[in-house]
Amino acid sequence: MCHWVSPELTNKTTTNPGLRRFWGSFSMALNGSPIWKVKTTPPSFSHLGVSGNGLGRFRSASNLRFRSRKWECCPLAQRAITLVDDEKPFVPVAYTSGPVEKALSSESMRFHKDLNLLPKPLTASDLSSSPADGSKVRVAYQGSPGAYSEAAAWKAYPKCETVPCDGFESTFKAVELWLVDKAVLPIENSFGGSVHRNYDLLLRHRLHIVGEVKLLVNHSLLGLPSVKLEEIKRVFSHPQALAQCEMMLTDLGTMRLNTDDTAGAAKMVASLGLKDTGAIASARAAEIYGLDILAQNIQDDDDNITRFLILAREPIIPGTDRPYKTSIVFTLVEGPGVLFKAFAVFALREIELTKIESRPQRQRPLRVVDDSNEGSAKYFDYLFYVDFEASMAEPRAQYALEHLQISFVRQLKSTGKLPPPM
Ligand SMILES: O=C(O)C(=O)C[C@]1(C(=O)O)C=C[C@@H](O)C=C1
Repeated sequence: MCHWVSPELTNKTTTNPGLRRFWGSFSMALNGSPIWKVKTTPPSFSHLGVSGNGLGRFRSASNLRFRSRKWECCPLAQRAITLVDDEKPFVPVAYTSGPVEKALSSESMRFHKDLNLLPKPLTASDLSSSPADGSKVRVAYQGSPGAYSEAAAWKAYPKCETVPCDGFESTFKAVELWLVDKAVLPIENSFGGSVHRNYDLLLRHRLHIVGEVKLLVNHSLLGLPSVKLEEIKRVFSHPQALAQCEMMLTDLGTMRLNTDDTAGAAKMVASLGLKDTGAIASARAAEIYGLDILAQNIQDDDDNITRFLILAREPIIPGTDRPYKTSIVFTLVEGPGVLFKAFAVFALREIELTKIESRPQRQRPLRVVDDSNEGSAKYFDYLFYVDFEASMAEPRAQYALEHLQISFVRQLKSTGKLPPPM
């Protein structure tokens, strides 16, 4: 289960009384179990920052839109610097001057052929340098080297060490098992829409969204060196990439075959020496696997953008120092217009919703609703994933979620808080 934020962290570190009250009210429900709360009588909302039933007042939210957006990876979410070679046993290596040190040094030479291979102790400069550029951070991504997800990891953390994983699930697990510090996963594309599998996995794993990065995806058609475009009879790629290049593939009239990732497609063409097969992948994948670029910028839309989430084990502590986004997921109580009313809690406080996604509840797909005219009816039950532009340190966001929880939802949890993207 994902939690809002560690209660110890929030309650002990925040000085904002509203935020303390908010976390306090949630913390009981946070101990491993979801929040279940249904009220049958309409409550008063005066304490939640709105008057009346809370739905009589709509104003344009546009004046509060955040215009300047600069992406930053929150330093709170980054891990401490790791030693370069921390699997080797620790041996002090600082004896370099004076007779005693020389003797000790030559002593140690008998046991170690090359002292340079030993782990280097941290120096004052290592400790003071900020890892805000992502140096030394290990970031997992799904796919092979040269995949767009790897490029997204470098966009978020320019000096990070990227770690390829063979599927979305193993990318989540790599962070949970402390094999890496972060994961970068595609969540939606401007052409193909949401990556539903990752929405589902967000709920099945205990990771927190701590950032996002948007990447312009420029596809190329790759083939073995000296192969001509006309010789290509089939094309391998990730299904999203094949969909993004629909027009070009229809013109070519080639067969399409799915692979787990774009770079994996390039790797297959190269390693199997498939002369009649192309791969849709990045120009970098062509370089890595020694393929030629047969055609460039082959996606249907020039502005083909994929949004990636950055996930970590610990949440970031929301502030008010810059614009933040918050991600939640909830299920609704039954009743007419509940979905509209649920969204109204944000509109009432001029909080902009940036993304809404609904997924069927897989454990309990159908709900039975009593219908006085027709007996009982069965409807699909949904999980609603919502991103909104406000920080949980702001009273309006706290009130909005309290209002939502008291009145309209059966189950509510947070999947993350993130500073806005570039
Ligand atoms: O296959 C890759 O290269 C990926 O990083 C995956 C992925 C995706 O899942 O959408 C990412 C960006 C592109 O839109 C195509 C594929």
